[in-house]
Amino acid sequence: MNKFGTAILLAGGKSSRMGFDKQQLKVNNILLVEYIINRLYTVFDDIVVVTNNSEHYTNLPCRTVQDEIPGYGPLSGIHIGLKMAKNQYGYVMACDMPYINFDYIAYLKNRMEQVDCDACVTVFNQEWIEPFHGFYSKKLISPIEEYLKSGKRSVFGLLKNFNSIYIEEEIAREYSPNWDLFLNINTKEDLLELETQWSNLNM
Ligand SMILES: Nc1nc2c(ncn2[C@@H]2O[C@H](COP(=O)(O)OP(=O)(O)OP(=O)(O)O)[C@@H](O)[C@H]2O)c(=O)[nH]1
Ligand SMILES: [Mg+2]
Repeated sequence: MNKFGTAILLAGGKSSRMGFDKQQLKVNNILLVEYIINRLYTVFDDIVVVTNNSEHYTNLPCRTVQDEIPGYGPLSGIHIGLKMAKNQYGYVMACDMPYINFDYIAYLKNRMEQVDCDACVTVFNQEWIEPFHGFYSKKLISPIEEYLKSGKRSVFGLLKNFNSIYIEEEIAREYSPNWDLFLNINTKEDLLELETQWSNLNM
């Protein structure tokens, strides 16, 4: 099987809701970042973790890099991740999202390959996008740079100016009926819930 190139795993946030660095998040003693990396390697041949605490990541089996234009949230990470990406498109993931859906990744990739687009992301109510589980083109590197330097940080705000493919929520739900795909672990309560879920699955 041809693998999908570079996956960009963002791990540079503030973790203010969790109260400790989510890069250290363990679910039933499994380090979530490592778990995600191993899963991503099933379909990607290259992974870049974007972190502002590289000392947490000395033993990871992939490349790590820091934000080049820090302080603007996920878009800072997407920017440097795309610079490091080996192919035209990078797949962007968050370090607090435990579920990866290989069929959905293949679907996004297929959709993207039909047109020459700048990004392919999921949209909700035509109002806001989910920046993760999406593909972004290297063509966005310079525009993101300008955008960040003008003090803006909204991923959707940026993509509106480009040729983006927006996948409707209904389609994403066909791949993830219980919406696991977009679950992200922000609080200790989220963590407890996931631990219970994984224990029930014997993970
Ligand atoms: N590289 C990088 N990643 C970021 C940055 N801000 C957020 N992220 C990542 O983006 C993903 C989503 O972050 P959130 O859960 O919304 O925010 P957070 O800052 O980590 O946590 P809160 O402070 O609780 O909002 C996570 O994987 C974060 O690690 C940033 O400035 N740089
Ligand atoms: Mg989150």
